[in-house]
Amino acid sequence: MILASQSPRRIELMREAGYDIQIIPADIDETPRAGESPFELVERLACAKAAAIAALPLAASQIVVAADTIVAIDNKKLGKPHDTNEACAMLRDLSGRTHQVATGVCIISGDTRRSFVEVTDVTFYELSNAEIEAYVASGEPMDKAGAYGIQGVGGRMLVRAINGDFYNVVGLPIARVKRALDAL
Ligand SMILES: Cc1cn([C@H]2C[C@H](O)[C@@H](COP(=O)(O)OP(=O)(O)OP(=O)(O)O)O2)c(=O)[nH]c1=O
Repeated sequence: MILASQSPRRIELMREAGYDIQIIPADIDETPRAGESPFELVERLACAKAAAIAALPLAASQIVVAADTIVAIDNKKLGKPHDTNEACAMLRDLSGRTHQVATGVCIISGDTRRSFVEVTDVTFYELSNAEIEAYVASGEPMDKAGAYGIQGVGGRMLVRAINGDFYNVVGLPIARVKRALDAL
């Protein structure tokens, strides 16, 4: 099986679930299309990542799994911040409110393609500017959609409530992925 992802969290979740995976990250254009919802976007990008790797000769007869995660609030899509200012602005947007974390997953096995989107609601405490700046200075937000990692030592301190799959927020809804792989 191939995991088309460089995300350390996805790699760990697949390995802990017992899958013998080869890591081949896909480098695709992740630009959103005009009018595309966050949910459409993550499913399309997950499928583009999986298709790019499934097309490689070395992927022949292998199952390919890919995913993409985004944070959605007020019709805005928050991906990975480009710099610390953008990370602070994202966290200010999320402060004291509930947002959605959407992960699109695509599985390709020969001519079969399955994809789905899993959504988890996450509610943040009110965050002070000092708290936001200290968290961003820790470096933890920089490679993560929405500028936080719920699994991180700092990120877990921001979260008041979660409704849905925790592992979906981390980047891969592993229980649903397992069920989709079992059903192939
Ligand atoms: C919201 C949130 C996101 N994230 C991470 C998961 C993803 O790695 C990242 C979103 O970026 P993605 O573009 O989904 O994935 P990636 O670039 O890290 O890896 P690849 O494209 O190779 O699969 O944000 C957390 O780790 N914790 C969180 O709480």
